[in-house]
Amino acid sequence: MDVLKLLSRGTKKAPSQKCVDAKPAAKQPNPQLYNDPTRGVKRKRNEGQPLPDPAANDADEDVDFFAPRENQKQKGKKTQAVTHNAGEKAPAPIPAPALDDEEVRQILRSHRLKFTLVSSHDEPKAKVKKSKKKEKKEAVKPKAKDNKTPLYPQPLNSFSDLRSIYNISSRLNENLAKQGYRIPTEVQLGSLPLLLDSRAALRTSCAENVDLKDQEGIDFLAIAPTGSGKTLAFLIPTINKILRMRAESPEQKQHVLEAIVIAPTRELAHQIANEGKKLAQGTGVKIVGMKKGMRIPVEDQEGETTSEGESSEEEGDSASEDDEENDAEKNTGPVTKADILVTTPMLLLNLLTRGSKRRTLPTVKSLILDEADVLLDPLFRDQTIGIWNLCTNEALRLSCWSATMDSSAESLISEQLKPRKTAPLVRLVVGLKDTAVPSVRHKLVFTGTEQGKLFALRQLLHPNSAGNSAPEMKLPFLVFTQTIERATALHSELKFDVPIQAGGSARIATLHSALSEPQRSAVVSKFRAGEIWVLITTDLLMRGIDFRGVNGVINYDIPATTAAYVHRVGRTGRAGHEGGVAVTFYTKEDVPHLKSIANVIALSDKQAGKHGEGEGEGVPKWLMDALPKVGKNEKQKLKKHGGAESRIGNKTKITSKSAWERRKDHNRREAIAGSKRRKLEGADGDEVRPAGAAATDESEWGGLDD
Ligand SMILES: Nc1ncnc2c1ncn2[C@@H]1O[C@H](COP(=O)(O)OP(=O)(O)OP(=O)(O)O)[C@@H](O)[C@H]1O
Repeated sequence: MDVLKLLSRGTKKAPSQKCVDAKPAAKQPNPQLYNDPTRGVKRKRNEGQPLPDPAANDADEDVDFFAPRENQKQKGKKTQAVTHNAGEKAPAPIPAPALDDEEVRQILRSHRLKFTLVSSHDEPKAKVKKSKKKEKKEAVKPKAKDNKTPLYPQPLNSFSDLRSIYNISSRLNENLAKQGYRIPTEVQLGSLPLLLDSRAALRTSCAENVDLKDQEGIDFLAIAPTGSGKTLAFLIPTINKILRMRAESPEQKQHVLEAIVIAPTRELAHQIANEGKKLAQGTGVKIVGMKKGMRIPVEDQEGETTSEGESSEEEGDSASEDDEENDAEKNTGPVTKADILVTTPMLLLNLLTRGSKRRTLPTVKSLILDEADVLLDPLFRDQTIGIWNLCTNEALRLSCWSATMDSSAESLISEQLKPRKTAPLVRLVVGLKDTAVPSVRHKLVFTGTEQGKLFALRQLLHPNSAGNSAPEMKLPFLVFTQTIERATALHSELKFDVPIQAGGSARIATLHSALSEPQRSAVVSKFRAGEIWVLITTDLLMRGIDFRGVNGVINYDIPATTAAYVHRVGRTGRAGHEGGVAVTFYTKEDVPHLKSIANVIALSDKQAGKHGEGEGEGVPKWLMDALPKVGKNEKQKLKKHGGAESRIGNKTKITSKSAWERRKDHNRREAIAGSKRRKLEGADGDEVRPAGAAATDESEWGGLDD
């Protein structure tokens, strides 16, 4: 290993590594994934007209990535910005000049945005007698697929239009600018107008299908690639809605819980709360990340508000988790008042259903499910639906966000989580559903055996060692394993690989759910700060986590589902950053499961217009042809066991010892055990070796992965 080279890798990358989680600088790469102005242009009609200039997308230019013709028209008519602060009465939004239907269609197509009206305001239709066969057929078919009315809402041209057209709070607008956000990503471009002012956004498009008479907005489902800025897309309208309500009733001084954001892991909830706090700075909107033992104002089922009127102090940071929990148990301790609460489902549901009483959240008007497909997966489904049931406000609006969405989750949203006061449900898909990781360079690496994986990983860690044929991979990177045991074992194997001069074992860490909360947040902070270079983890970190400077993701074990592949590798190449590499190791045992992952890679590359340009990138045709189709059984096995079945249970060991060394160790252990046994037999005279003892040892031995 070349210590100096490794050191220089560490120091050369220092600026970016030091700020793994730095704010977006003023000069950003274009965060749009699919800005192809020539896409969707009707060439026949536009013959003779100049095509929009792709160079106009440069982040330094004034945003004019749409066709110049529209831009000029729109710019000329743009209304003057009117400033108002959080407390002031908001002036009525000034109607903005709308793009005509054809222009809107062209822009949406060029950005690969597809809107569908999944369910409208229709009242339940009168029951018509149906044949049993027909009823059965309808029950099997997911309803979401039935309704396919396309919608063409006005897109967002630039972040400055949020203020000038959609009249967002000036403070919120300033905070966005301060953080360097200028060009909206595709999901923001499509969803922000709809969520900020659905009437204005839909004023030219099939408006007769969407009943907005109650003016309470829409329910929304967005499926957009990883790292495409979904967090901002739901935080901006949520914060703005609260500011708008405040401006309309200035007498309301207290924080009232208006919105809940649910995320599947503590790390993600914490990250969303932090993003929200940055956006809400100085607006008076309070965003709180839920903690164990926290008390929030709730209403018990008889209708009595249990915590209102008590002091609105925030809980002290110094209080220990146990104390907080005891306080909550006794229903004492300060109540945390917030406008927006960010939580994991279990934490909130526990609070609402603890003891014999059920408590409701009558003030909540927005429920946001981030990573909605996993929140509606059997693992979290009951908890998520439980919370939805306890949000009793008539005007509750639901929005669901993820990079992947299966049909069962979609049906649940459109059928089970129906709003109480019917609102239209609009779905937005950005790019190709479920397969989009277009900004990442994908590589499949055959390692032959389990031990080969360790060897291959070491080659990535030490790129300058002699005979290294591993693909180029820059630090810092994330390594995903299938189980906690494997993450721990891999960490033990690798922790002394970084020389002491370069920071030693502190540079490699592991993160999984068996660690305590303080341990978990310490690891996350160090990785964000660039102190940890290699983070070995499990699927705990695969969703939503935004480590800005992560250069690569290694799937040490192949992911259990294609959705897991999409989310894991989506930890790199975020917000339009080029250069993220995703390396997936596979052994001969993984081959039967590989085809669906190879398909995702091929589709992602196709979307990005790549054709396996880099060496070892993409999926070569010969491999695609050779891989067997993944059968239902294989899929289930993969989901259950995470790839090769030999990694289950005791057989999860990761070791760099050669087979010969392991056999030697085993023989030594056997000899010691035998000698002990003989001694015992000699002492007692009648000690008999239990039947099957040797067999047990044998099976343990057989469990070591080769
Ligand atoms: N308009 C923008 N311009 C530049 N950067 C942006 C923009 N919007 C969001 N970002 C940045 O992009 C990164 C990814 O955003 P975010 O975490 O919201 O992605 P996501 O779509 O939720 O991803 P995932 O599906 O993995 O959860 C963040 O660092 C965020 O600051």
